[in-house]
Amino acid sequence: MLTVIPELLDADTVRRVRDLIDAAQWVDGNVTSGHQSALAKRNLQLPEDCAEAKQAGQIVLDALGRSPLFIAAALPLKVFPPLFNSYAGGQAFGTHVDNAVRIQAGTGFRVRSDLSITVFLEEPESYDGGELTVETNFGVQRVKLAAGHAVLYPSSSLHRVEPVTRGRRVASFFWLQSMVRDDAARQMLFDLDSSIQALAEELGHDHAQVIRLTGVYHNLLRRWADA
Ligand SMILES: O=C(O)CCC(=O)C(=O)O
Ligand SMILES: [Fe+2]
Repeated sequence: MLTVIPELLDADTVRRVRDLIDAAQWVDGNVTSGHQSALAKRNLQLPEDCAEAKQAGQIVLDALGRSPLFIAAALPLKVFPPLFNSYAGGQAFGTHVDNAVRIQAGTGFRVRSDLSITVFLEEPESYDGGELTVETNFGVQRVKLAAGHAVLYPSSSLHRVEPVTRGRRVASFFWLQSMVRDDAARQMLFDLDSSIQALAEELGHDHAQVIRLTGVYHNLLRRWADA
């Protein structure tokens, strides 16, 4: 299941992030790859410990924390500090699965990757290719979103970034450990939550059945969550 988070960053925030990262020193993207993905990956990234990446990453994290859609869909427990990548001149990232556990250099902070996130930081008209192609149970999905929009997808899925044949694709990408490890369970909670929100709008937040269903939501979360 893919979840699009429209306008995670507004235009001003995209500009602020781009001003920071465009001025930084980009390096070969294989610095963060596992062995298999290193063979498939041709791009540039900002080093994890680069000051501009940390500052821009904090802006992305702050936006995530303010997004009710992100919180409801991801049920985040631990988020790996956002990284930044860039593809141009035919660069691509071939089909791969993300490493199961990410360990932050220096701090040893560990995150099991349940969900992967891409935040698009360049307008889609300004480059050709660069679709994030994800193989899901419902077929292959190709994602290329407006600058500031984000997509969440299961880290367990095979995915790739198509070659960028014109212009430059810039994005933030990272992983998170969800309170609910199982994709299907997390999806059901998201569906239930979305329906409860809709019912609450229609019937009122204090309607007896809305209160009961909210209780069911929390009791399921209590059953399934690591916190
Ligand atoms: O740039 C992207 O959209 C995804 C990058 C990716 O798959 C990765 O770095 O593992
Ligand atoms: Fe990946």
